[in-house]
Amino acid sequence: MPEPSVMVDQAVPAERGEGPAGQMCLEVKAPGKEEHCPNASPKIMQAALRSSVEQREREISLTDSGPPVDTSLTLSKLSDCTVADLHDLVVESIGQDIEQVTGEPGDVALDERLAYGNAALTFQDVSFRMKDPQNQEEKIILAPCSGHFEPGTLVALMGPSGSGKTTLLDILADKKTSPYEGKVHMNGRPRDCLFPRLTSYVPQDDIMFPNVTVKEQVMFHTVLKTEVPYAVSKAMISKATELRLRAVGLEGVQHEYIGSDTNRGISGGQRRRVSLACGLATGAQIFFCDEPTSGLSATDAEQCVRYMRLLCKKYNVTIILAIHQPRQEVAVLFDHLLLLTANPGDLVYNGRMRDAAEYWSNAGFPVPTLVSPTDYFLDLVTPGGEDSQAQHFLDYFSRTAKPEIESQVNVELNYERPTSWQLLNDRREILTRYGDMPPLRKSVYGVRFRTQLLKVFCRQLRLLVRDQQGLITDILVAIVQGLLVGSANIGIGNFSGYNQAGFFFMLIMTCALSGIKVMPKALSERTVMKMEVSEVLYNDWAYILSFTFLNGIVSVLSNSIFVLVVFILSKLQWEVFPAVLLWNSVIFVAMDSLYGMVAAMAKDASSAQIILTPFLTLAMLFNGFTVSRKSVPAFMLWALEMSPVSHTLEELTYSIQRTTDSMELQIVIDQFGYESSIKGAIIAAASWFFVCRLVQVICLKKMHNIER
Ligand SMILES: Nc1ncnc2c1ncn2[C@@H]1O[C@H](COP(=O)(O)OP(=O)(O)OP(=O)(O)O)[C@@H](O)[C@H]1O
Repeated sequence: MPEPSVMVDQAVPAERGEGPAGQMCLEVKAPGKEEHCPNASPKIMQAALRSSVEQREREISLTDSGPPVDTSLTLSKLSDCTVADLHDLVVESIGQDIEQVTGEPGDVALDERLAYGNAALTFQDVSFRMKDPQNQEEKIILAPCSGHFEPGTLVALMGPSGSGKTTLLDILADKKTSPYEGKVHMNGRPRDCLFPRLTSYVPQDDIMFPNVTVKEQVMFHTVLKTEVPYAVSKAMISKATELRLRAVGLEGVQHEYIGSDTNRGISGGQRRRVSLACGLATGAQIFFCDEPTSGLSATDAEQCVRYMRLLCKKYNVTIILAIHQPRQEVAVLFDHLLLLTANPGDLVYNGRMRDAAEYWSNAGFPVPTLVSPTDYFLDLVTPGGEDSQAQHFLDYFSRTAKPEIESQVNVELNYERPTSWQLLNDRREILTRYGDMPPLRKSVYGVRFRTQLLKVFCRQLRLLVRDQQGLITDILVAIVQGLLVGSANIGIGNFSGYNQAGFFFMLIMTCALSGIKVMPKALSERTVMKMEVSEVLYNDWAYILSFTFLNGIVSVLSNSIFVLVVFILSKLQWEVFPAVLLWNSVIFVAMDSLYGMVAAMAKDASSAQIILTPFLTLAMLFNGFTVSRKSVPAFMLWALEMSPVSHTLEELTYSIQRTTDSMELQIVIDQFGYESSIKGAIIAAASWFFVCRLVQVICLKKMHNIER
């Protein structure tokens, strides 16, 4: 047997438990192993492992040569080596492996020492019905379906458009928000709160921030889905991500922005692959992918499915893919086929992919030569088609395969294998070989809240800094607005008290309104946040805190620039500047929370405008100047008391009067009936702030969730 070599595979560590952080694992690769010794005994494999580890260690001088090598020690030492050391070891891994993935049994050897997948999925009589909006009659979307997948199965979920593929996938992934019937068990038990940590869902829509690079997007998912040993460096996570991107053909665009419809970034097909890479980066036991190959070229689609098979087999994880008519070269890569017919969606085949042609033949419809089997299957089961034999196949399935599947499902449904906790713990144990790591937590989230907050905050900060155009526009608008308001009130400091009161009023009003610009941004970011929260990447609090804090700082800064410019032009005495800045910032912050609340409530920009109008009218109309304590009808005094605008205007005027000891301002105060109450003003502004932020949080948490 030739001397085996060792490959340090960092490309898919997350998927097998060594951590998204780019922790390495050793993969024994006896040269030509697959071709020459597919049935090598565990002893031979162990010997190969030991020998190859020794050889590689000598190469990279990680240990002294001479003493016998302890494999576990080597692994922990490898986790300490630098990225530069690793580079040679990692670049060779994935690409070669993908070429060996043919769909033949044993084409990819299970990595016995590192395969972490151990989750079986069983579903029984899963069905979905809904009310037809036109006649309110119950409509069956998906008829009861049952099945079972062992760990390490690559499943194709096929069917005509509208047959319920996404519906079935959503139900299995526990993503369906509408009520459905049936049971879904993992390892013989109902799914629990840890299920999202053991699974990964790649949705059909690619909803991402446009100003994030491809690599950052995948790394973000990687670091949020699972804890890694403390010793794992960012550079190692980065290297692992690069290799993962290479596997899905995105290496060349890793530093490009995702982009959007208005902001050109990567192509639609590439975006699809980013979603896929994010899903695959999470180290899950079961992956649910909704048409991950749509929008990809035939070659890229094949490459993707090969990569999935590689993960499946090597790490014993299950991948379920909803897929439209794959090419024959792609179809053969699957182990299992679930084929649905439509109207309603119902199973017509549930078995091994390699047995499907024979099954079809036994049903009286042998696949003609030169015809792609999957195309033929779909043609025959698509209702309404010229060659449709949907009913025949439904009957045939009920008579032949269904009873056996049902009895298997009955057994598997209660056949208890490791619990979710045990699965997570097993995975953690593999990871601890590479260093200490946080204890396992019984939480739906992969990482602690402070890690979530840190990661989300850093991303928000990066997005903010990156949006230079937005930042510059903000500052320019503040300066231009300041110049405009300032020139209209140039030298107002030398004018009468009444004129100054009008100026203060205008300044406060402009500050109260300028926060409105945050609404479109808050609305557009909300969709991405909702998607990420529905993927259980992070708690929405992590986003709410980060967004509110960072945007608050930027908004207050640009508002301060505006106030400064206006103040300089107004030629008021500098000793009153702190009061001017303070009270204008208070009104800005209070009103900013109102805009944040409306952005969280509204469905879109136009409904935001409608919702905002009454709140804005209340705050603006009862402003203490055009409507003051002296002029307001007694029954509307409450509105004046509630308005932060009137309170801040009163306090601003009072502060300036006190500082300058201006008799004229005193007359204005008397005229408008101002009452000084710093406490009252703070309470009014703080109440707006807290009530609005509270409603904002409730709306962000409860409304506009992803409905499936
Ligand atoms: N929550 C829901 N409310 C209303 N209709 C729903 C819901 N979920 C699914 N449907 C309907 O069920 C049908 C099947 O949808 P589904 O997306 O599962 O099909 P599909 O096979 O994935 O289709 P395609 O291949 O075109 O993506 C559609 O008509 C869809 O509108």
